[in-house]
Amino acid sequence: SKNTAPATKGQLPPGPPALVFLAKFLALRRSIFDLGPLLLDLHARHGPVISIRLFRTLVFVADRRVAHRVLVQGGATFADRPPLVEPGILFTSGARDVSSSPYGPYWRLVRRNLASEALHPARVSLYEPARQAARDALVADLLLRARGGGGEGSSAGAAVTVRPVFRRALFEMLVYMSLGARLSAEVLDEVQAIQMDILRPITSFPIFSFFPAVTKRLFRKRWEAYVAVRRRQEEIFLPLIHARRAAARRGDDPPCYADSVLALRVAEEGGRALTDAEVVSLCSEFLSAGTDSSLTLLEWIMAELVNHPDVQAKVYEEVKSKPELSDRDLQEAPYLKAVVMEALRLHPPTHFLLPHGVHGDDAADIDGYRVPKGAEVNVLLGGFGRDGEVWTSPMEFRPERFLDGGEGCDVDLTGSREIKMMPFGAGRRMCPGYTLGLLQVEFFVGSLVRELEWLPPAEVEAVDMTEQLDFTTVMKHPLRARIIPRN
Ligand code: HEM
Repeated sequence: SKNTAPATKGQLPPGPPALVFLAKFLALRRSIFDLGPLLLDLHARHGPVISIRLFRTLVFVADRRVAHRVLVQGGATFADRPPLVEPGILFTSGARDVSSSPYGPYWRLVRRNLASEALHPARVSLYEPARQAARDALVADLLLRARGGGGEGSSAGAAVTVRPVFRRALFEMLVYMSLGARLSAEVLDEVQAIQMDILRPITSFPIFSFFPAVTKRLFRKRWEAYVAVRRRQEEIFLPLIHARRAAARRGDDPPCYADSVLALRVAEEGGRALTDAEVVSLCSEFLSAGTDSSLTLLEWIMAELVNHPDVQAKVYEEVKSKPELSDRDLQEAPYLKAVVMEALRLHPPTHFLLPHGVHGDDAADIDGYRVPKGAEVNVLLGGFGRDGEVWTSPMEFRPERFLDGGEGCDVDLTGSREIKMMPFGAGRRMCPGYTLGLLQVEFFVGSLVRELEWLPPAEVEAVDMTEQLDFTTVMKHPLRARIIPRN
């Protein structure tokens, strides 16, 4: 690795003094995600592992080999999460969802349930008809907008901003899979707004991590707004969940995530069922974790296909004879899968993992540096898939590298042997939703290309691929495309 100085045993990783860092940080727009360039600069100066002591010790890892040692070879050492700060505690009922709960029996229970009940391929395939219905609605909606929203007679060929349309389609699917409910357009919009309100504080300055008792009073309005959002979320979710509990399921409805959560019993706590608040937090997590990541990936892929008509044509060749694009059809679409892998390599939706924490009572170490208990370990994975040591011409979008004999054909997304790209994390905290994420994105990309032809807006030659760090790393200029029906 490029590490400059030998690790000083038993000391914190190198880094800037907190005050210098804080000054620079506050001079930015006060969003965690403005950190990106600042961090890359620090890594260039101090090496692949750095630390900053702020309200807690923040460690940053920006090297794929070190990440493999930490996440995979380290086993459970870094499988914990650091303690949450508000409003995270409020929105997760005190870290009772999968992603924030500490490494231990409760986490194992809810994670195993999510993976083996809700996300099991057999369960996911029960949703095939729902996916196809969502696809039909999405295509119809896009065509309506392409006609300027004016119905049959109006002018064709207007460029459509796709993000809100894609978001709506993915979100509706996930609500149905999570809560087992089909909501009216109005309630769906409200739930979407609530989920965004819950995600937003994660990307803004963590004010309540500094002296919460004081800051909650200082920023009383903001705090009360969070409490109101949570209350409204419970008001909407709980009746839906209780309806699942009470009613004998309708014969044609597949079991939903809420059903499996209601059936859980916490052995370590006297075999109790989950509380209403815990159930709401888990169902909410399902929506948040599944929507933005898949949405961001889908938008990047469609942008690449607009800029690469040859790639788009190959996808079309592969899917044109598969009108339904069933889950089985997708298994026989290697080029489509390669397109999705190539996008995950070049545009991983999140450039950071969720923060990891040190498991156990003692400090741990990374390459000889001390990482104290209570520290937060962040892994910057954005550059892994762009490493010129592994990938030739890494900035080029070339799905062929994932086909037989290509340099990416043996990539294992779980990273168990080696990490060449890491869009879903690796090790015990790796994303449990990755098979669903892949399936949904493959399905929507295949469908969108099969039904429609995608072109840049009339006034430009190519789509602008500039990135912007948000909760996920999104297109700075949301994709606008001309959309033309194939037949
Ligand atoms: C393209 C789509 C997706 C991407 C790129 C993605 C990526 C990630 C990443 C990078 C993590 C952090 C891993 C870590 O902290 O080490 C994560 C965690 C997680 N993801 Fe995903 N994800 C996607 C889709 C989904 C879906 C569809 C679901 C569920 C419906 C989901 C549920 C979760 C959960 C519950 C965690 C926390 C796991 C834990 O802490 O044990 N994700 N995901």
